[in-house]
Amino acid sequence: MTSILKISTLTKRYGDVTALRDVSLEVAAGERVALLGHNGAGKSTLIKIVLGLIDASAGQASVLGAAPGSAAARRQVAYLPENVAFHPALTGLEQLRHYLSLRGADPRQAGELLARVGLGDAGKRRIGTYSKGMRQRVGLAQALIGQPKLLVLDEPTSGLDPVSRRNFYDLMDGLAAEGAAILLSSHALTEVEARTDRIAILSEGQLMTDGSLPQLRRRANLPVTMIITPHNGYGSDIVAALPNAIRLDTGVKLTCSQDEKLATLAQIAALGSKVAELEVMPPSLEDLYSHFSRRTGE
Ligand SMILES: Nc1ncnc2c1ncn2[C@@H]1O[C@H](COP(=O)(O)OP(=O)(O)OP(=O)(O)O)[C@@H](O)[C@H]1O
Repeated sequence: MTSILKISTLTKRYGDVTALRDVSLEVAAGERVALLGHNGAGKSTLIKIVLGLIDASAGQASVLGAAPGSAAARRQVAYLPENVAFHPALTGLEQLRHYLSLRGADPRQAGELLARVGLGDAGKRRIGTYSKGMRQRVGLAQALIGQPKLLVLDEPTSGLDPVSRRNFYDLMDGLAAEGAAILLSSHALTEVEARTDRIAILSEGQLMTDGSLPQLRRRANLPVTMIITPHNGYGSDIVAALPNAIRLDTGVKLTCSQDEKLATLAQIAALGSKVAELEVMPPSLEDLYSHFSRRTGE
């Protein structure tokens, strides 16, 4: 796979504060990578370096081989900030035409870009009358100018309602399918879990882990939870047959290590018709996130 963004052993110091320490990360064409981390973990610092807004203290970053901030890199990168602001008196079309002119592109593409983000009918309305979701879409339309190879999205769905979030991710999936590399920072773990290919977790400036959800689960080796619903009257038999099982109002719960998972499932299967229902719950991204992003003193 072609790496669009390459970051290697990046360190950034602000005086005495080390905001990033030896961070290496790559994002390939078509990949959607989530950058997670608590407040102050270093996400914005990393994004600013990728955009060429600040320099690293050590290490390198490159976009398709070009230095961040160079004309070659800027042509390939689009950025959507968390709270995108536009002039409220301009219409969506006017705003996009303006951006297209600034980028040296044909302003007549404005209508097509707005239609692409689902704002085809709202283009002639003033942005001041748009909802937050609509403004975010104008931001995305602006980011799509010139078909960038790397999209950097900072908390792109914060403040959006569930339907607007889903639409946003659908658009993002389409762009990734066309070959764009996507790096998005987020605190919304549940949606990131479902809608990205890889997850990178920063904690106090260090990259704690980077991989797909199954890879993170294997690395963390957190316990698996199983909830068994017994057939009437068999609850006690099930608790007696399974070590570590505890009785809940709604059924029987047990946890086991990843290594014991298959053996435990075999034990449950051996209980035959005493078991009405079984739910296996692997660790969620929230569990993995707290595992990997432990702060000092926690
Ligand atoms: N210009 C600066 N001068 C000094 N310290 C800074 C500067 N910018 C960031 N920092 C520090 O660097 C660390 C990382 O900050 P950064 O803004 O990159 O975190 P973040 O992960 O984006 O946090 P958030 O989720 O709150 O936006 C923090 O300790 C922050 O206080």
